[in-house]
Amino acid sequence: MRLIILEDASVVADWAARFVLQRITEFAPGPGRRFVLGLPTGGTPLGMYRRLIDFYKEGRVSFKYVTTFNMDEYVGLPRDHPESYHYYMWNEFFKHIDIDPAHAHVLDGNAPNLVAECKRFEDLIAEAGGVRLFIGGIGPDGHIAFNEPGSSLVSRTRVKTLAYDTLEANKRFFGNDISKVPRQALTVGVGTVMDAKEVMILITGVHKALALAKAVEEGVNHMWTVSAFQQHAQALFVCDEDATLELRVKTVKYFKSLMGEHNKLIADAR
Ligand SMILES: N[C@@H]1[C@@H](O)[C@H](O)[C@@H](COP(=O)(O)O)O[C@@H]1O
Repeated sequence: MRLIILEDASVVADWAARFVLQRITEFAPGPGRRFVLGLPTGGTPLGMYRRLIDFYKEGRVSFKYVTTFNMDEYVGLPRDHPESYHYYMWNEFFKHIDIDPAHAHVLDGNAPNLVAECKRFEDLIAEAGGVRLFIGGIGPDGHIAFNEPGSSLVSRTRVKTLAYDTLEANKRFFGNDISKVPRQALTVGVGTVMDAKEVMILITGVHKALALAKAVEEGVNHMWTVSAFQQHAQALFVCDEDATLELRVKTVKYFKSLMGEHNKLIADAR
């Protein structure tokens, strides 16, 4: 695993966007050759989306031949609700770029048959040839997508009942009223993300520091589902200084000493 430690959230956003730009550019998507990208929601990736929109407007990247799969969606929230992940993706990213909406997939949390919807999503990923780069965020309890503590580390896309910590963390989006946060969500499984060729997890803020330490310095543990990526062949954790506060000094120094190597990953996207 690579751990990329950057100054603050805005540098994380810029680095992550450059990494996406570089990966898409070197893949050279075109007709019959689509780049398949997994995407997160939440506050953390917002800055990355803004940078990617800038790159698109500057003519440095096109999403015309990019297919996207989002990680998760609430159950029962209308698609046009400002907190639905459909609404978020459209407003924060898709409407600003040249993506073909037919290739921008978000789970339907209002599908009449949620189990069938999850299967349809997995089938679509398989038909697209699998995800090349899955970008993720985590909750303060170390969950990836909505794979709450105790989730199977080989899980696939399914319905999940949200943990109290997640309801607490997300109530800020629902007028600070926990009773308004949907109790269930559809989410890709840990196994679904593990199947991607490459995974980039964005982690910023001191409230994520314990989760980062558990994920990096302790063993693989289903109580901190993001720790599963210790066993991924190409996983990058991109974090800010605040998120490192629970790591050992030795760990931080080691990964910082590799920054020259890490920056080669974005060398052509400067
Ligand atoms: N299901 C989402 C996760 O996919 C996301 O990573 C997490 C962190 O959100 P934020 O980036 O706002 O801290 O929030 C929710 O729980």
